[in-house]
Amino acid sequence: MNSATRIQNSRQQLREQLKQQRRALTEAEQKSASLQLVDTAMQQPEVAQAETIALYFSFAAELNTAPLLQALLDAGKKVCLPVLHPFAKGHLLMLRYDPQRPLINNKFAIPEPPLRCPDVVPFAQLDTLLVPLVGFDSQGNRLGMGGGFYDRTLAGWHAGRYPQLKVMGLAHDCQQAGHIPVQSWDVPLPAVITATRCWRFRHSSL
Ligand SMILES: Nc1nc2c(c(=O)[nH]1)N(C=O)[C@@H](CNc1ccc(C(=O)N[C@@H](CCC(=O)O)C(=O)O)cc1)CN2
Ligand SMILES: Nc1ncnc2c1ncn2[C@@H]1O[C@H](COP(=O)(O)OP(=O)(O)OP(=O)(O)O)[C@@H](O)[C@H]1O
Repeated sequence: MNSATRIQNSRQQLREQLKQQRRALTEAEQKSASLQLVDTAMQQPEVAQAETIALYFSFAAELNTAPLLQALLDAGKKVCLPVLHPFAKGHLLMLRYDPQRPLINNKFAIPEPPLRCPDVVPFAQLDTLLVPLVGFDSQGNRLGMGGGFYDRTLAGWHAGRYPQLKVMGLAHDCQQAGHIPVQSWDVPLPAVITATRCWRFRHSSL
C-alpha cells in the first residue's frame, strides 16, 4: 500500500469516528450548541463585519446552522449558500439565499437555492466563507465529508486569488481531533468557530 492510500484510509477511519461522535450528541445538546453558535460567531469580526457571507445549510448531525442563518439575515447581511456545480463535478457555486424562494434538495438531500444565474455570487465578492467540516486539529487541518468539494473551493483562495476573503470552519466542540493526516490538496483553516469558542491557528491570514 502506498503512502497516499494509507493517508486516505486513516482519514476515512477518523471520519467515521468523528461522525459517530457528533451523532452521539443528544437533541438538547444539539439545540443548545446551535443557539450558542449564534453568539460565538456574531462576536467574531470576520462575521460581524461581513456584508456578504457564505454559510451552508447543515444536514444530519452537523452543528445546526439554521439559527445562525436567521441571525445573519436579521443583521441585514447578504447570505450565500453552496450549490453543487451543474457540470463541473466536485465543484461548488455560492448563490445568494432569498428566504422568499424555497430551497431544493440536492443529490445528498441537502437543501440548496434554485440555480439562477443572477443569484451566483463570485468568490471575489464574498467577505467571509464559513465551511462545514467533520474534524479539525490544533494546526487548523480540516477533514471534510470526503468529496473534496471544499478543497476545490478553497484552492483558489489558498493560492492567494481572493485576498479579501476570510475563511472559517464551523464545528461541534467534539469534532476536534488529535492529529489529522493531510494530503497535498488539503487546505488548512485559519480559524474554527465552535459553540463555545473561536480557535485561531498559526498560518493565520486573518
Ligand atoms: N451541510 C453541508 N453541505 C455541504 C457539504 C457539507 O459537508 N455539509 N459539503 C462538503 O463537502 C458538500 C456536499 N458534500 C457531501 C459529500 C458527501 C456526502 C455523503 O457521503 N453523504 C452520505 C451520508 C453521510 C452521512 O449521513 O453522514 C450519503 O449521501 O449517503 C454528503 C455531502 C456541499 N454541501
Ligand atoms: N484541488 C483539488 N483538485 C482536484 N481534486 C481534488 C482537489 N482537492 C481534493 N481533490 C480530490 O477530492 C477528494 C477529496 O478527498 P479528501 O479526503 O481530502 O476530502 P475532504 O477534505 O474530506 O472533503 P470536503 O472538502 O468535500 O469536505 C480526493 O480524492 C482528491 O483527489
